[in-house]
Amino acid sequence: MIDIEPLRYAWTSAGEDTLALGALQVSAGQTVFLHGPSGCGKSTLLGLLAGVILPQSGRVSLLGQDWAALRPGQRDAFRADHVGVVFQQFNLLPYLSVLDNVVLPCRFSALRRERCQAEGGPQVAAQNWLQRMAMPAELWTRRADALSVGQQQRVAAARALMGQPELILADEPTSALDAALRQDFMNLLLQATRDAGSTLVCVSHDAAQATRFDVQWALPDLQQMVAHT
Ligand SMILES: Nc1ncnc2c1ncn2[C@@H]1O[C@H](COP(=O)(O)OP(=O)(O)OP(=O)(O)O)[C@@H](O)[C@H]1O
Repeated sequence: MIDIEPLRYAWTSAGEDTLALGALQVSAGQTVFLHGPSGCGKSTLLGLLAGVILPQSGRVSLLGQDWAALRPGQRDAFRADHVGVVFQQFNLLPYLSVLDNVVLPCRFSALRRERCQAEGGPQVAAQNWLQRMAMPAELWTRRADALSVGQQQRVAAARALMGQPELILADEPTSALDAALRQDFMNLLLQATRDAGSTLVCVSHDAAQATRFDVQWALPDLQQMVAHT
């Protein structure tokens, strides 16, 4: 599913804060807990996995496809087909209803739209994912900005899962939630990801969640690496 050949990525040509990784592989359906100190490169690694940024050396492949072998437009299309993202701050369109937000990936991906046909079409598939994320039906027609923070994050997860993309990336999805909601959300996200058969890479500072994932990746502190080289 994911194949990383030893890589280096630096945001600036000066090369400070270079993220260096050895070889890593993730199989289909595995769940990965990605952690490490602030600034160590967790979001950068998610950007590399999603093909939003490309390493200066090394290679990141998803489903056997090297991101760097695609032109920018092809990367966008490949990402829309195969990657669902749950952002820290949800990134819902505030003026759209809950259902319209969840259906959105089907506007950008014919593959995900087709997969939803098996469930009766995008609207029904959206309702099914909202149910799996424990969103009460009376909220489905509400504007996204009229939801609580916890509800918005469940909608964001349902949207990421639409059309069962092979890879779900979640960047600190529980950091905006209070402690009581965190556990519930992670239970729902892990179960729904398994239902979708998707691979999950989840960034979190919540160490209590780590053992619930199949694999744990700890990134070292970049500043300390610089100090030791
Ligand atoms: N757009 C950017 N331009 C330049 N440098 C960047 C950019 N984004 C991140 N960096 C730098 O890259 C390093 C890794 O940042 P990244 O956001 O990946 O860390 P992180 O582990 O996700 O941090 P946090 O836990 O605080 O969210 C940091 O030193 C950061 O300053």
